[in-house]
Amino acid sequence: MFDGLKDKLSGFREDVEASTEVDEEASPEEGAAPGSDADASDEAPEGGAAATAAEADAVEADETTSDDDEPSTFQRAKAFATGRIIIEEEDLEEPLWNLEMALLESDVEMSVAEQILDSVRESMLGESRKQVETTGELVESALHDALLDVIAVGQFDFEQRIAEADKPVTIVFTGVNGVGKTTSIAKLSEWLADRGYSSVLANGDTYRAGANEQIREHADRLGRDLISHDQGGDPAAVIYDGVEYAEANDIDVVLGDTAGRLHTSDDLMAQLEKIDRVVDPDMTLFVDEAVAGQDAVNRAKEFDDAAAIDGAILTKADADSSGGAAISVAYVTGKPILFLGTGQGYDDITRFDPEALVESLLDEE
Ligand SMILES: Nc1nc2c(ncn2[C@@H]2O[C@H](COP(=O)(O)OP(=O)(O)OP(=O)(O)O)[C@@H](O)[C@H]2O)c(=O)[nH]1
Repeated sequence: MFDGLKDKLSGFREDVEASTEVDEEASPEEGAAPGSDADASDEAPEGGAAATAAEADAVEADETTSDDDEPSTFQRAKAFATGRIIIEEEDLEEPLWNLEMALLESDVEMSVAEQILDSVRESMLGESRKQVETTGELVESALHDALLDVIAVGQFDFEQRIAEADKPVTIVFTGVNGVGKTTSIAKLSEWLADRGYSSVLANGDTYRAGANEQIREHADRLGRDLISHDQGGDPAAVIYDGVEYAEANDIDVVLGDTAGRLHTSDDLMAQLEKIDRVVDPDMTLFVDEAVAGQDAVNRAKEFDDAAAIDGAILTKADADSSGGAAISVAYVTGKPILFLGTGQGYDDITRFDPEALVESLLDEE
């Protein structure tokens, strides 16, 4: 999953390794000429390459950082003697540029890419590399934290929220046509059943001909009840009926489908607001395709504006190689990705785990 992005992230590691290798070869000479640098003093070690950790420690009290936050000669000498790496702005310039291009090519949203770059730059420069031993580890740790910060925005434990909420819990699904809303509802109904929660489906897609038949097929296959009205009916009324049915029959969760709509169709977006008002769902989940990249990110924003979403489901992650939507949606909307659709079967849904995603993106295998 997301192999394209994974390759590009490992390109960044290689870039930084290449640029610091050149630097490390140069650094003994720099340290070997005490006084040749403006920051050097008589107490400077005899040469970076030969300096021992003890010698370097001896100058610790005098260790200074120049005004522009560049490491001083002492710092460089000590770092070299103790086997650590000094990474300077200029070492990162080209790798960061390449990383930015790689993220944008992978459909990562611009503000998200910038946030990742800022945080990588900040954690790689200066003193924050003490615990790491190699440049590769330094890059990995910086990328890990930068990615996790943007991907994990707003995360909450979906199962716990279902467990703790008053029943029935009403969940409404929104999104554009054909992205996998109805299939995701069926998958989630199975996911809930596996955890002991009953659910009823309510078809708020009264707009599209054939919508009732489509969701009916899923309901029949799964043995779930379905609440539906005729085509042209009021979607808010259908979902409302679903809630009443769940209350009367002691059902834990109402899963309300809605018509696929473009964020530009004003009347349909107004309809979503009405559902929000009439039904007051416990959660509204936005569904879109991982493969839609930036489009999915923009749509998430628009739908969130029309009827505030609580989280997102990204479908077709099995077919995606760019990963941009998975990286960007949470940061841009402030709402978490909760599930990934990973195929067409009812079991092909998985809880979105930011830590696991970051680890797999940085996995060198
Ligand atoms: N590969 C893959 N296909 C999926 C996934 N989720 C849904 N699909 C397929 O995407 C197609 C559209 O899914 P639907 O559930 O009909 O989409 P929808 O958003 O309800 O569509 P409308 O009702 O037209 O708005 C179907 O062929 C699904 O089998 C997924 O995670 N992976």
